Formats: sequence, structure tokens, C-alpha cells
Amino acid sequence: MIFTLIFATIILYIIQSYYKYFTRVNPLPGPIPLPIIGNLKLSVFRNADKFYSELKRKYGDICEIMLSGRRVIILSNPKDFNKMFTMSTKSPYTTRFPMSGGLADIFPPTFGVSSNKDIKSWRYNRHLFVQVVMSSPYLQGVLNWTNKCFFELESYLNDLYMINENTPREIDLNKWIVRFTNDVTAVLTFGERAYTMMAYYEVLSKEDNRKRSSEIKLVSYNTVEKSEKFIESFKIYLGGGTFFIVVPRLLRNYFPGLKGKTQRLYANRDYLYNAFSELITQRRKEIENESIDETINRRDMLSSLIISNTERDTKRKDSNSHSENELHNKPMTDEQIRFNLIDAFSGSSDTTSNFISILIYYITKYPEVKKKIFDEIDNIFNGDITRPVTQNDIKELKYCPAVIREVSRFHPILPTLPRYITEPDNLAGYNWSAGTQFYFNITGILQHPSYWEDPEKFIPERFFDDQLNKDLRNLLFGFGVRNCPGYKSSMIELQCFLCLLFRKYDIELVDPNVPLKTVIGFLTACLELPVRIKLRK
Ligand code: HEM
Repeated sequence: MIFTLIFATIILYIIQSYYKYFTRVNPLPGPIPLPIIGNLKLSVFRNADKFYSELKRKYGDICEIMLSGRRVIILSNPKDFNKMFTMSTKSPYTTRFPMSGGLADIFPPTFGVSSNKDIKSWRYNRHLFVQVVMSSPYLQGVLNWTNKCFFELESYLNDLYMINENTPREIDLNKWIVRFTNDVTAVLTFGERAYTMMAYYEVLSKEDNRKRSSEIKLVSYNTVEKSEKFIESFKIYLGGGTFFIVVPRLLRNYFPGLKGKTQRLYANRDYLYNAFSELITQRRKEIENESIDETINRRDMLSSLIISNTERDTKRKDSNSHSENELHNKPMTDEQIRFNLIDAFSGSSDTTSNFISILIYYITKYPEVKKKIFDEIDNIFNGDITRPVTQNDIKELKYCPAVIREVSRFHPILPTLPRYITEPDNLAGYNWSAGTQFYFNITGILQHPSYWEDPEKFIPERFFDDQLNKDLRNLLFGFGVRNCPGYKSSMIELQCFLCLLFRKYDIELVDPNVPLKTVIGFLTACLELPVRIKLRK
């Protein structure tokens, strides 16, 4: 009886979905969705950039797919770009996702920055977030920690792979880069070190039965294990976001296997929230017990958010200003801080690590590009491979930032940018009701011949052109009011990393003819980066 009932419910669900599909307003071309999973299979098991380029090639500038029971309009025409990505908060395109259903349970829709759909609350959070990540102490912290963590990475690489030997060793550099960015991001966000590079070094040196070099100082096992557990839990939490978006509620809550995964994700979320609460409470106490001078030296995001808009905040505005700023003048609650920290860590760690791997892939794939990078860096450092990289060094770079921009054009880290309308609008010649979900296929712009000369060629110098549209120059970081607030700190980290790496090491791809292995998510994730690494002569 129960099986008949379940069977009948599924059949009814399928009939209702197809009825909705075939009677939809503004029907557009696109792959026919499968029952329950829609076009999930197509979009998840292919590489995102290829998937969206193929959609454009097959169905044109506007088409549709079905994800998690929700219709998604895919736009690839640069003509629609300006309307979607304005700097006005009054535009209907200021939200990314509806943030409803299971997704709202895992990423609350009115907290933090990136998933916040309440514009008033988003403005408050974004205002304080930007104030921190654009501040000089924070940006100096980015530089200091990129240097420090790189020197630590260097000691592991030298010890494990004996890079000073003549025969270069093959390594999967991606594994180290992921850990490097975890460690940098953790200390910048929480003001506490994570030791994921160290933990990995320990695993590899044990596997190798290697006697650890006496120069490498390890912290206690408990500290390393605690930080590993925290970062791992964070990754599971973020990975859960994609699961909650793409797997329909019916499957998530009732399908054997998926139901267990859903429950494990909730348990992990609760563990993580608890860890945050402890961290925030403890830091508040530390700050309360120190002098204002000591507080000023704190550069991390957690401390800065606790201090923002309190009497310890040296940038605090006059609280008598007009009503919009009254909200902006309020200190953050623990819960608000927690979601801003989640945004800072999730916004920085995976984007940066995947982008660095993609960047190294293209630099090493094109020897003439690598040679120009060597030349630019050698001109600045004059053979000094030990001193920390400074702000002045970064200001002198011209070719390195152009390479960063060209790689982001050539192999976008986010192939689509989602926007969701909260009020009816006319776009691409159709009237859309409130609640329509759009994905802007940015590969459509990045390879469009009316924007770029020879778009299929890798030419970093194209970014030397001062006349180039400002949006296109910063395309790595998205567009409009919801663009990336971390662009300045990321550009510092990326350029500093390039200097540190290429002033000292020469890197070659194990097989330059093998394409980079990546996988779809909302982000292009690099799976491995097999390289040979040796000291430069
Ligand atoms: C290479 C590194 C990075 C890349 C490629 C990157 C890229 C992006 C992109 C494409 C967006 C979406 C923009 C849009 O929808 O138009 C975004 C949003 C965001 N990023 Fe980044 N990002 C990076 C680093 C960072 C860092 C270091 C932080 C924080 C310190 C950060 C925090 C955020 C936040 C909070 C948002 C949401 C903004 C909002 O909704 O208002 N990102 N990022």
C-alpha cells in the first residue's frame, strides 16, 4: 500500500512538473529536463565552461535549463549585460538566489553578504565588510601573511622534494596551493593560524619514511588536528551549499543515501556554528581586556568586525548622521559576525586556490609568458630570493597583473553569474515575473569578438590598453553592486605569490599537451596540477 502511494506521488509529481514545463511563459530553447533531476546531470557531469559555451552554440544568446525544479534563464548576449550589472541598489538584479527551501536552512538569507537577499541588511553587512577588507592594516596583513605562509611552504617543498637537486621532482602543486590559501585565509579571517600545510607535510614525510629536517618546527599535534577539523568542516559546509541548490528537496529528504547526507550536513553545520560562537566569545573577551593601542594592531577580520562601530573603532562615524547611516553605525551581533566570517573564508579560499592553480598552468604552458614573468620579477628583485615582497614591489609590476587578467578571461573561475529578480522586468525582449532566476554566461563576453581582438589567443599585453573598459579589466571579480569586495586583497595576494614563486623556482608542466583537469561547481575547481619544480639557476 505504502509503495503504491509513493509510486503514485512520484508519478503525479512528474506529470505536474512536465505540465508546468510545457505551459511555461516565454518558452525558450534548451535541453529537455529529465523528471525530478531536470538538467542536473548535464550540468554537473560536464565542465561548466564547456557546458555553457555549448548551450550558447546550440541554442543561441538566450535559452533555459532546469535546476532543482527551478527554471533558469541563461543569457549570453553582452547586450543584456549592462542592464543586469548596474551599480544601482535600486536595480531589480541585486539578488543572486531566492535563498528559499533547504538552501535557506544552510545559508540564512538575511545574514552576511554573499547570500543575503534583504537589500537593507546586505548594505549594512557589505558596508562593514568592505570597510575591513579595504583598510590599510588588513591589506598589509594580506601581504605579510602571504609572505610568511610562502616561506613556510618553501621549507616543506625544499625538505620533501629536495628541489635543489639537479633532477626536478614531479609534484601535484595543486594540493599544496589549496593548503597554502587555507592557511593564509584562516589567519586573515579569524586571526588564528591554521596548519593545513604542516599537516600535509607530516603525512607526506611519514609516507616517505623521511627523517624530518631539524629546521622545520612543528606545533603541537592537538593544534594541527583542531585546525584541520575546523577547515574540513568548513569545506563540507560550503560543498553542502551546491548539494542543497542542485538536489531537489524531495530527493534530499526521502531518497535513501541522500537523506543521510542531508542529516550529516546539518550536523556539520551545527558543529561549525558552535565553533564560531566559541571563537567570537573568546575574542570579544580578549579585546575587552586589552588597551586600545593593542586593539589597533589587530588586522584580522574577526577582530575588526567586533571592533567596528564600537568606541574602539577609530573610523567610527558621528552617530548623529542621517537615518541610513544609523543602521550602518550599529556594532555587529555575534550572529552577524559569524556569517561575515563565513563569507570572507568561503569568498577567499577556494576562489584564490583554484585561480592560482589555473594561473600557474597557463604561465607554464606558454614558455614565452613564463620568460616575461621571470624578466619582470628579476628586474625588481635583482636575484634576492629571500626578502619579503613589499607593496612597492607590487606597484612596479605591469606584466604579472596583465597575465592574471588574461588568465581570468581565458579560463573563467566562475563561468556564470547568477541574478534573481525580486520585481517584474523586461530583459532580452521578454517580460519576466518577479522570482525569475537568470545566469549570465560570462564566457559569452570573455570570448566575444566585438570586445576582444583574437579572443581565442592568449595575449596578456591586451590589458596594457588604458582605454579598455574598466569592467572588462576586473572581470575576474564580477560586476555591478554585487561585485567582489575582496578584489584588492586578492590582487595583492596573487601578485605577491607570483613574485615569491617565480623569483625562486622554475616550474614545468609534466605534460603541456594535457588539458588542465577541472570540474564544475559554481566555481571552476582544479583537480590536479602535475608539475616539475626546480630551483632557478
Ligand atoms: C582570486 C580570488 C577571488 C575571486 C576570483 C573572486 C571572485 C568573485 C566573484 C566573481 C564574485 C561574484 C560577483 C558577482 O556576482 O558579480 C565574488 C563575490 C564575493 N566575493 Fe570574491 N573573489 C575572490 C576573492 C575574494 C576575497 C579575498 C574575499 C574576501 C576577503 C571575497 C569575498 C567575496 C564576497 C563577500 C562576495 C559577495 C559580494 C556580494 O554579494 O555583495 N572574494 N567574488
